Amino acid sequence: MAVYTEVSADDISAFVAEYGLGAVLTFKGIAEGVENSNYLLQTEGGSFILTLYEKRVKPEDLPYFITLMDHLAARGITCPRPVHDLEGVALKTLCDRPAAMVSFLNGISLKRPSFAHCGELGRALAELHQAAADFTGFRANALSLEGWQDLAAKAAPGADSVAPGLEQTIRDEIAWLEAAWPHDLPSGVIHADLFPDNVFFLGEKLSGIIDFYFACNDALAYDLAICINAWCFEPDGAFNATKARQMVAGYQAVRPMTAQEIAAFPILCRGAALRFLLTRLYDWRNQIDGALVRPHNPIPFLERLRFHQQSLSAATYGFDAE
Ligand SMILES: Nc1ncnc2c1ncn2[C@@H]1O[C@H](COP(=O)(O)OP(=O)(O)OP(=O)(O)O)[C@@H](O)[C@H]1O
Ligand SMILES: N[C@@H](CCO)C(=O)O
Repeated sequence: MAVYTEVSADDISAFVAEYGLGAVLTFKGIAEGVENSNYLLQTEGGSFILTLYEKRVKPEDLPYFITLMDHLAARGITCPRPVHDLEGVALKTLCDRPAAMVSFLNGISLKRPSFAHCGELGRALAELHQAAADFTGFRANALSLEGWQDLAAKAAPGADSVAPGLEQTIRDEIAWLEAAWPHDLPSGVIHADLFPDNVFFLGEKLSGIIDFYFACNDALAYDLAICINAWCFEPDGAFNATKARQMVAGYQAVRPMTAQEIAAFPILCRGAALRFLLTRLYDWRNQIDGALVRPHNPIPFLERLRFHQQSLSAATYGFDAE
């Protein structure tokens, strides 16, 4: 259960009073989530999520995340809308942690998204990219090529204990990506962690996108490559080409991609697979005794990487052949 900071009833009542939302009706910790402490809060003024930001989110990045959610919500994206207190402040402090309240979004996240959900996701991702086009904040992607080198230096030595040959695979892949990585693709704000657990649906309709705490500025097509990795492989590791085709079509119906983006797409998929392989490998090999949450298994992303290494054509992912 990921509630790292316990908040007392007195603390929460005093905190909520600063927003003028009436009395607190119910207040309970949310088990899901790894990074922060999250509470579901019902007040006379409505339902909200209260987040206390724990160690893995850098305080200096929080204004970027909060103002981005403000910006996107104002443009009709169904993301959490930060609640501002009576003095207009959204990023506050509670129990010595940075804290914010955001709107509660209805819907459920899916363990087994369908073709239709993948199409919806593609469309919503493109809408998010377009809605953020005039956002003026900037945050570099700490988990792009340079970050992977640093992470690999920490996570890869001895990684053969997780899978034979993994250390060499990582070293070779980074060398390959350094040579191949595209640097001049259309860029802007990307979500950068849009896995199924961060997306809510009501039936087939997408009702919410959450967890903007990896958002940053990078190539837009890279965000779609992350989603292909996160949504279009089945539990047995098989790539689902139909899901990818639907997602790509959904995306392109809103924001048609350039020829350069399409040509680079297989490389971006390799990079995205490596990114999650490395972060998962690091967490897997640095488990903390007594931690509340089990780290994700890195192996599925090694398998995805191997798949992408074999398929150097954009047609694999559902782009029409030139
Ligand atoms: N705005 C929201 N509306 C409804 N539920 C939410 C909202 N924000 C978060 N939740 C719920 O809280 C859970 C944890 O949220 P979130 O994924 O942001 O946590 P986290 O600690 O940042 O974890 P991680 O980054 O590992 O996913 C979600 O799975 C969801 O159930
Ligand atoms: N989505 C990430 C976890 C961090 O948000 C993963 O599946 O590895």
